Amino acid sequence: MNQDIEKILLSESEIAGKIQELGKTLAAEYRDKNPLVICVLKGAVVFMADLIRHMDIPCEMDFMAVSSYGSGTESTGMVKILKDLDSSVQNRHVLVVEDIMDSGLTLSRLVELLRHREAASVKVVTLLNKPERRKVDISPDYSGFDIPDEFVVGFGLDYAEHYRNLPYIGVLKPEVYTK
Ligand SMILES: O=P(O)(O)OC[C@H]1O[C@H](OP(=O)(O)OP(=O)(O)O)[C@H](O)[C@@H]1O
Ligand code: HPA
Ligand SMILES: [Mg+2]
Repeated sequence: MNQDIEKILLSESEIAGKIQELGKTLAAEYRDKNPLVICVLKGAVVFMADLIRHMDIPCEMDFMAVSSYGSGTESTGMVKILKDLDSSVQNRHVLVVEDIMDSGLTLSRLVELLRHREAASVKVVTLLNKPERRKVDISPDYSGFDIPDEFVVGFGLDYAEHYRNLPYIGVLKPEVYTK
């Protein structure tokens, strides 16, 4: 285990099992809808790559980069679009793929934007959900795991851009971000 990790919250195999389940559910929901599956960079890239391989239906992918955490562990509250979509969402069924819903600020801004752009439908799938930290009234349409109020890394999630490549979800030792 990485020396900066206090404990493993979700193992590689627990995550894999859940993603397989979510993929099946989503394939059933979006069959014949040719959804536009949007990966919210960077954190969701690992989850997205696994999820779409369990969605056995025609679909398209696009990417958007937004950032609200900078290099800290608290949302700045400002959601910056660093890279916009290549495709139009107008009249498309859109599935937004996220690694985590925490304060909810990122996803509430994104969903609002996609609705404003006249998507036919907008739904959110998140691997992790931290309901205790919510600052806005939003909940995911599909979620892998509810987790406690701890700062987690791995499987795409970072602290100051590190740890995204860990194959599990772990809790960072507090001394790593307080030193
Ligand atoms: O619910 P919220 O409090 O808004 O937090 C969730 C968002 O924060 C993280 O992104 P971040 O801004 O760190 O960018 P990253 O994906 O590039 O790490 C995460 O990937 C979500 O997009
Ligand atoms: O717990 C977290 N870890 C990493 N990135 C995050 N962005 C929101 N919450 C988190
Ligand atoms: Mg981040």
